[in-house]
Amino acid sequence: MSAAVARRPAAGDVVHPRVWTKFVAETLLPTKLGKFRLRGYRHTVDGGLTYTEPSVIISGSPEGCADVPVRVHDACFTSEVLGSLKCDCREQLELAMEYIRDKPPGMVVYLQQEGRGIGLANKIAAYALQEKGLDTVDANRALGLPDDCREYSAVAHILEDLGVSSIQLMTNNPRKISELSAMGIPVSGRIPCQVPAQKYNAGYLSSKHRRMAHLLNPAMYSSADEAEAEQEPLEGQFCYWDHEGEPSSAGIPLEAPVSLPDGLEAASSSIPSSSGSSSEGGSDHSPPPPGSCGSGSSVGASAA
Ligand SMILES: Nc1nc2c(ncn2[C@@H]2O[C@H](COP(=O)(O)OP(=O)(O)OP(=O)(O)O)[C@@H](O)[C@H]2O)c(=O)[nH]1
Repeated sequence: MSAAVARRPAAGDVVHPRVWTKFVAETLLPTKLGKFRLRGYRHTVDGGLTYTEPSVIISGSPEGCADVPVRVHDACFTSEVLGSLKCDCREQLELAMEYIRDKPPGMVVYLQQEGRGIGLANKIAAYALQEKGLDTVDANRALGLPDDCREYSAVAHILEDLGVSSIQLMTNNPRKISELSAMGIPVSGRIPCQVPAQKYNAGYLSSKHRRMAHLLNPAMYSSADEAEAEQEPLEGQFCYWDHEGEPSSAGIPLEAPVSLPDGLEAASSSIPSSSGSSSEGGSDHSPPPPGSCGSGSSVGASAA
């Protein structure tokens, strides 16, 4: 057990009996997209037996503000570290960072929930099944894994820690809105977060739209060569965790559609991309004075 874990809760910690999140430290991070505040937390759902380390990328000073643009983003090692083209995660992260950079205050809560919560090794197994023709939903199911097992209590704690009273969620995923709302997080609006498809992720985006009710504009992915994307084999040899026998999609029902909370629009436009990417080092996005809750809510937002 680390010293940080063993210490008594201090001011700024948000602590619950077995599920809690502790603030650890903050720094100013220069990135290709500009300078951001980066806050590190430790989070447990089992009273401290195991931990994840959520982090928050912040532009401006959302402390004490309402209607803050917030992206809740889950780790994607394959795209964010390796540059995989099979999904849209990395581009969504960059889009969200550009958005909050240009319209502070805003935040990206980055959670270590790879593969919609199933973990990296299982996601690799799911990818191997996708090579056999299963889509992103059926691949998880063929492995006996849930479609989505992400857990968002850290988000509630972090918003509480920062005194953010309501958020405009940067997402296309109605389940994410429902889950956060059910936890008591006031979601006052949705900011669509759709990036153009290319041939390797068009099938994935189509599956997210059809199977998981993501609020995607088909025009954004159907322009990519979807047929080619689904049929073109990647080079290499693949093995997979075949604990259920032959993978099969037969007889697997579609998920029930998830309804949006009242007042949230099923918009299908995207966050406007910044007109020009800032140069390395970028401008100095030093936080405005505490209490200045700059707007950012009106441009590109489909607020309630
Ligand atoms: N199990 C599985 N996870 C994937 C796959 N492709 C990407 N992921 C993971 O999916 C997560 C992102 O979830 P998505 O369903 O793409 O999008 P979302 O975050 O729910 O919705 P948005 O807020 O609109 O981006 C990340 O944790 C990725 O690691 C896949 O084929 N299978």
